[in-house]
Amino acid sequence: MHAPRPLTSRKAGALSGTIRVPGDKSISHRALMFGGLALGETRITGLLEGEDVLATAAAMRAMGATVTRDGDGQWRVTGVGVGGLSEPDAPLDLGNAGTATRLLMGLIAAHPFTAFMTGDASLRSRPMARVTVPLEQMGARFVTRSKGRLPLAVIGTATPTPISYTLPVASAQVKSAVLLAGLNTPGETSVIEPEPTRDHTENMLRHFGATVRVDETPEGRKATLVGQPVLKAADVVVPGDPSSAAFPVVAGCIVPGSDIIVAGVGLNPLRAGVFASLRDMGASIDEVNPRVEGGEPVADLRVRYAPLHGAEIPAHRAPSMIDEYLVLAMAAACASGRTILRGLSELRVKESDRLAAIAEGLTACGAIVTVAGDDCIIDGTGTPPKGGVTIGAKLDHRIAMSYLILGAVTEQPIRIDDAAPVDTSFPGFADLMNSLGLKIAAEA
Ligand SMILES: O=C(O)C1=C[C@@H](OP(=O)(O)O)[C@@H](O)[C@H](O)C1
Ligand SMILES: C=C(OP(=O)(O)O)C(=O)O
Repeated sequence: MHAPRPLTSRKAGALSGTIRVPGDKSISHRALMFGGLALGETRITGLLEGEDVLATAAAMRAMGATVTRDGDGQWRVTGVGVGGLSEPDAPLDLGNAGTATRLLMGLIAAHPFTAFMTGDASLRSRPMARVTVPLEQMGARFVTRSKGRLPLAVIGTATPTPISYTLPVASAQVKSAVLLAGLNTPGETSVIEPEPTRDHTENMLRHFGATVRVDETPEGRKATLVGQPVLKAADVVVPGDPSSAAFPVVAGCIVPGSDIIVAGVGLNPLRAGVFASLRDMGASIDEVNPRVEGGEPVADLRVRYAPLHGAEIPAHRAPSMIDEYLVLAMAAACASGRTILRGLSELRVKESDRLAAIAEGLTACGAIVTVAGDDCIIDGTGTPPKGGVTIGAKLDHRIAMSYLILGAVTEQPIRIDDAAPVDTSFPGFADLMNSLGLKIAAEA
């Protein structure tokens, strides 16, 4: 347990300036894991130094990789070779990090040792059966708490068998867990996904020398990994995280008169759904200086305030903006007319039940919100909700950041009971937002 760190956000004037958000969390986790398996030294530039990623670094060290940080912020990882991880001599504590937990479960599953995993109260409530089911098909065994929850033990296998697995839910974490187990498995391991999810695992495994084929099949997108590759160290440049960029971008969209630039944002099409959705609502977001960095499309986003209107956001877009619904809902609450967010079932199993966090938090702020099955309907009046409430962050960084952004336009301030979880993905959030003109402070 940590001491709660409340923060309050007050109404701000027009935002201006240029900022750069921290590195992409998904890419940072993978760079540490793959560097930790590769032969030679991998240098990582722009690694996200958030608690989730530091948990991955610690876990890889505990299993034999060498992970260090230079004074200039560059990270170096010397790997152990595919299949070369060693048994950690203490439980791995993954804190708040679902991605770290599920991907590492995959890696460990195909090693002949046992590892214990735990995390904070949020992580201990999240479903892990979605990963244990396919990994058991490959030969690993698990001892978990009821409903497949942490703490758990992964009993890895010396003789993993390859599988072809169709994802029952759209999840890059499940896809990646199976593919990472496939690394130390002879033969070909495939994952078929009915809805495409972020493809950083496929792209980065290729960058480290593995063979990964991607085919469009009648059942969906099929990624196939050829097992037991020799992974070779490869430098990684981490782009700015689009999921983090979404917070200042929404701020620029809702605070009248704003004109800001968020520089160096990763715009992988399987991640950029929130920007498309904001544009559907009338937002002015221009991609300036588009380029490719570290194999990912990147641009500077210029955001100019424009009045937003409601829009229907289709369910098939969910995987490309799964972590951005909370902050998009803040924008919808400031828009005029009805916004319908469809297909949100996966929001219920994130760091908290984010569908409930949208409905309860926005309603408390004075907005009109209805949940119908897996859809969320927000009826905007064109005037921001009035605010004047304390929102419980529930160990969920994205709840805290989203409501702090909304507080920039509500008549009354919005207080977050504990903003400490923000450090899991976006260290320095409040100072960076304040450099644009937001008014986020520790004292109410
Ligand atoms: O693979 C990844 O890096 C991630 C996948 C997503 O989770 P799911 O796979 O559970 O949708 C996302 O919510 C998470 O923040 C990062
Ligand atoms: C869902 C998230 O992360 P994770 O699943 O890695 O905890 C997130 O960052 O919003």
